[in-house]
Amino acid sequence: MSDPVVPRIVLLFSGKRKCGKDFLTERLLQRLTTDKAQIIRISEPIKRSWAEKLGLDLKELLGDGPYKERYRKEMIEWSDQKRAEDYGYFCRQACQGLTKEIGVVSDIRRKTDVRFFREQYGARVKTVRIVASEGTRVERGWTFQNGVDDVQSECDLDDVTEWDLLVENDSGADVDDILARIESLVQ
Ligand SMILES: Nc1ncnc2c1ncn2[C@@H]1O[C@H](COP(=O)(O)OP(=O)(O)OP(=O)(O)O)[C@@H](O)[C@H]1O
Repeated sequence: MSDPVVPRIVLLFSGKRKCGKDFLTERLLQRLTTDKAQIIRISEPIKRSWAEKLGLDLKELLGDGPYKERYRKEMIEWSDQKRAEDYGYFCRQACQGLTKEIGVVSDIRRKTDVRFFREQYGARVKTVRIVASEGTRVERGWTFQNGVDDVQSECDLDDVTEWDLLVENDSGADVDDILARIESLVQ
């Protein structure tokens, strides 16, 4: 069996709901191309396990529609229990899909997620924090939800200040400039 591919760079993206993690990482992938780069999500193995457990439609759960929101709170609670036993439980599964030179993880939410990737990939890891004002996030459809916006999965990284790159993604932001700055991290 051949050795698993170790990515040259692993970019970790975090930021609060509707700050633009999916938007920016998808645009980044277009620039980097799928030959060189790929996006993985820690939420993928969480949703896969959850869908199997309850017999739900995984495609709907992975999408951005109401299905995902309906189960978000319960999935957070259930996945937190799993993480309490093993903080790398879902990160490890997500990493199994890493086969390209540049890995982009689009949904880092906890200090233990960062810890896992640093332990696994060392100096190959670069962190990107995306911020957007509450006003912008509301325009994009965000509403405060008890049990979602006030729990660890949303707030654990709020007090972290050391990021390789901090990006402001408010409405009217210069997306090309943002993407160029992110790209300079992977040179
Ligand atoms: N710079 C931008 N310009 C235009 N639209 C944007 C920009 N950033 C984000 N959006 C839009 O805002 C909405 C929310 O963004 P996105 O889904 O990327 O957020 P997210 O951080 O991934 O949210 P969640 O944590 O809820 O999954 C999407 O419709 C997206 O297209």
